[in-house]
This record gives sequence, C-alpha cells and structure tokens, in this order.
Amino acid sequence: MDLNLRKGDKVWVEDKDLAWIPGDVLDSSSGNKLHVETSTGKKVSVAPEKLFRRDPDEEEHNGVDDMTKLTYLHEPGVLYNLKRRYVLNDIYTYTGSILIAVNPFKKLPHLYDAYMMEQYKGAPFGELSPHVFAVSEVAYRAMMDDSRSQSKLVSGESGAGKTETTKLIMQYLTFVGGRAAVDDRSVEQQVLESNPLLEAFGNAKTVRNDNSSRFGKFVEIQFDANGRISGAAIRTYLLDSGEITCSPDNRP
Ligand SMILES: Nc1ncnc2c1ncn2[C@@H]1O[C@H](COP(=O)(O)OP(=O)(O)OP(=O)(O)O)[C@@H](O)[C@H]1O
Repeated sequence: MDLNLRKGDKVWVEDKDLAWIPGDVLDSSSGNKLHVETSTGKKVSVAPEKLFRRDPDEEEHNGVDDMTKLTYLHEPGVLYNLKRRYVLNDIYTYTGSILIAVNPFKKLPHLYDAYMMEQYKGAPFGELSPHVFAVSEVAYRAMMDDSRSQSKLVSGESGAGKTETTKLIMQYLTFVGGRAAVDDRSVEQQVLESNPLLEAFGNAKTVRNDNSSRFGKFVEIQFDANGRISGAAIRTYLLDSGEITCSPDNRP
C-alpha cells in the first residue's frame, strides 16, 4: 500500500484471475483514485491503498534467493519472486532462516541425490542455493554444537508438499547421521521404511492431493554424542477418522 504514488510509478494491481498484474500509474483521477494501465493494456481506476509498488529491476533477473533482498516485501512482490524462480525449477527460497518450498508436481531427482546431500553436508547456511537439505544441516549442526534438541516445523495447505518435505529431511538426517550398516536393517533404514507403511494406513486420495495424509505426524530422531542415529520414534495424532474406509459389507 502506498499513498504517495505519482504518474509513471510502477505498481501491482489486484486481478481476479491472475491475483496481481503489473501496471503503470497514468495520473490521478477524480474521487481519490488513480488511473493505472495494466500490462494487458487495460485502464483501471484504483484506490491508492489497493496498489503496491513494483520494482522494475525485478524483471531483469531471475528472482532473489532470499525474500529479505526484495526491494518491496509485500504479497505481490513475494509471489512474483516465487514465480520467477519456480519456472526455472528453483522451488526453494529463503525468507531469512525460513525455507519456502513450492511444490514442483514433477520429479526433480537431481535436487535430492547423494551428490547434493554431500554438497550441503557441513556447508555454512546461505552459501549454497536454498534447499531443504540446507535447513536440515543447520538443525543437525546446532544439535551437535549446542548439544540441544532441535525441531523443524513443516506447514502448508493440503497438497503443498509437507509429507514429501518431511521425508527429504529424514533422508538428509539419515545421510549425515547414518553409520556404515552392520546389517541391512540399520535404524536409519527402518526410519525411512516406516513411511510407506504409515501412508498405507493413514493416507487417502482427496480432491487436493492423491496421497493426502489424514493424520498428523511427530517424527523424533535420536542421535548419540557422536551425531550418529541411535533411535527413532514416530507419533501420529489427529487421525481423520471420518474418512476411515469401511469393508464392502459396511463393517469398519
Ligand atoms: N519436492 C517435491 N518434488 C516432487 N514432487 C513433490 C514434491 N513435494 C510434493 N510433491 C508432489 O505433491 C504431492 C503432494 O505432496 P504431499 O503429499 O507431500 O502434500 P502434503 O502437504 O503432505 O498434503 P496433505 O496435507 O494433504 O497430506 C506428492 O504426492 C508429490 O507427487
């Protein structure tokens, strides 16, 4: 919102289909409204408090890897930055120490292979591109340096990618905290293998997500003093019992 807009200023205008579209202020019109020409050529009259300033330089580059680097930190600026990055498959962006992940809805295996995990292992935060492995590395290092438990909160709407992101965090922690397997049933493998089982019982297809978790999950991974995984526990809660399926003869 900006009340000092003048002719020629670059702005974002709300749009019912595209959420926000770029526009240029033409002049002020009667009734305290501004005339704005949108990038689609439409001329609209908008109250200044409904407009947001747009940084024309943002069109020149491919987005910034941390929202705090944006000239204008507001909804259209944030969304535009995420969009610029998303088209280049840069699905991760920081806002300070928070990681924003935009679901790519396609496989990006190069982002998650052993080579990538090796790159992020020990790398200072911010040195490499934003990544779920980077924030996992921060938590792991903080645990080792301060000898204190760390927790990570993964939130988002249904289908946003929380379950997949949680699995990637577990994958990274088992990579850095794993040991040479003495047998083929190491703790870290068992942790990862528990996921398909839990999903088989607790996930269901919904309109928003083909593999929607119908329960919350608290995953605890325990490490010894050397930073090696020593145990794990998964607690489930808030099971969406209303969606439990019944057998064909209607017995649960
Ligand atoms: N990082 C990713 N790479 C590729 N595909 C992804 C990624 N994250 C999510 N997806 C895709 O999006 C789908 C939905 O993601 P996910 O099940 O993790 O969402 P969710 O936030 O846990 O949803 P819900 O709250 O409904 O359980 C996945 O089945 C997968 O196909």
